[in-house]
Amino acid sequence: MPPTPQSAAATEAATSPATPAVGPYDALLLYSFGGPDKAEDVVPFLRNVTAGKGIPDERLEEVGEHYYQFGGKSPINEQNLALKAALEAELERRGIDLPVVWGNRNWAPYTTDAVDALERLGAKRAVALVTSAYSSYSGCRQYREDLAVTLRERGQLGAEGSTGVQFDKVRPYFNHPGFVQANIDAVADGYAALAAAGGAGDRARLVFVTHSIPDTMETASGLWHAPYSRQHESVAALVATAVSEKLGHDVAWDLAYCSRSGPPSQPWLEPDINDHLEALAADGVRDVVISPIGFISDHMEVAYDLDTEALATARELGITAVRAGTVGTREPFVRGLVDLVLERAALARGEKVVEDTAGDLPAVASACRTNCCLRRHEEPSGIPALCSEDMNQ
Ligand SMILES: CC1=C(CCC(=O)O)c2cc3nc(cc4[nH]c(cc5[nH]c(cc1n2)c(C)c5CCC(=O)O)c(CCC(=O)O)c4C)C(CCC(=O)O)=C3C
Ligand SMILES: [Fe+2]
Repeated sequence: MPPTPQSAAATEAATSPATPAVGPYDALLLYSFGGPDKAEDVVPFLRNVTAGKGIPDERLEEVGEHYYQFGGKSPINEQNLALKAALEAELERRGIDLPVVWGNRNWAPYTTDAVDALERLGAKRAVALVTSAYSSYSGCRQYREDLAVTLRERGQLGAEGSTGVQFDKVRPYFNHPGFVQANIDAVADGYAALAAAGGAGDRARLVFVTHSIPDTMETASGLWHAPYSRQHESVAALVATAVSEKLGHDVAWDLAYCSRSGPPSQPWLEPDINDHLEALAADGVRDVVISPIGFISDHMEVAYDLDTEALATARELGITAVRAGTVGTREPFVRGLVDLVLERAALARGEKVVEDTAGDLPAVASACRTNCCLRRHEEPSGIPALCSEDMNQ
């Protein structure tokens, strides 16, 4: 009997590689910021976050208030668990056998708990995926330093890097097409929500928002690639253009910042979203879609600084405003993250890779350059950082 089309396909699948190669990696570390789960966690969490940074107590109490308004529970941990489940489902869908371990810099499960979990799995070489899309000290190097410091405390840091589990990192993914597409979809949904709230989309201002950082950190972020703010401008322009095409009218947009801290004397990236809404109101803008492209999930900076504070500011100013979603577990985003893991694996195997990017900026190097994204420009911290060209290579 001649083979049916199905059995022919099955034979082919059996003789060609059925699943995308993820070697040399044997585990994926989903590495995040962490957040408190209950009221008693808030102060210890904030102490972890601000350890050695000299943040005044008044500011700690102020930030603590944000958390207490939500019963002391940040949404971030559940959001990371949802992302972990979505990654596991996408890996399984594509037949990729790669266990996912979750860890945080500032709350349980801590970095050292994650390394324990990786060791229990017998992992030798893990690929880390951090939950910040953009490259700066706070979104990249601080994670790499905490990995190094954790290994040092465990007695597992040699001159070349880890003597235990080896770590590489997926490149900053702000300009990966999956991240950009998920933001386009979320903003399009935001325009629909604005219409449902009685706003006028055709005259609305689209305001992209990200976490402010000190000017010094912004400068330091630009040593080896486009600086932090410029990375956002690139994504914002892409999203605004795509949404404009989708809606069939021009979309005017701006980039604003939220969540600044530190002393008022220290310059941070501006304008603050609240000040910016005031300026827009003075210009006669009555409708706003806020898109938090700087964040990947609706964690506390979004739930408090945008949904609580900025939306209240808009109301006081007589602006009809909606906050568009973050990429969360949207399909193009999760699929893109798995593509990035495969890309990193191919690079680690020494294969020639053409990085998939969207917009006018090239892919940021997967192995960070020496002194990339220091906290302050030309002021090496003396803290080792993993996943760089000079460690674990
Ligand atoms: C660029 C950036 C992201 C990346 C975007 C991303 O990853 O999404 C981010 C994420 C986050 N930041 C978070 C929370 C906090 N950040 C703080 C402090 C700071 N962040 C900074 C920058 C960033 N932060 C900076 C320059 C500081 C000043 C002190 C320092 O120089 O390090 C403080 C201390 C108190 C204060 O100063 O406000 C807290 C409590 C949470 C958790 C939210 C939750 O619990 O749901 C998340 C995801
Ligand atoms: Fe932060």
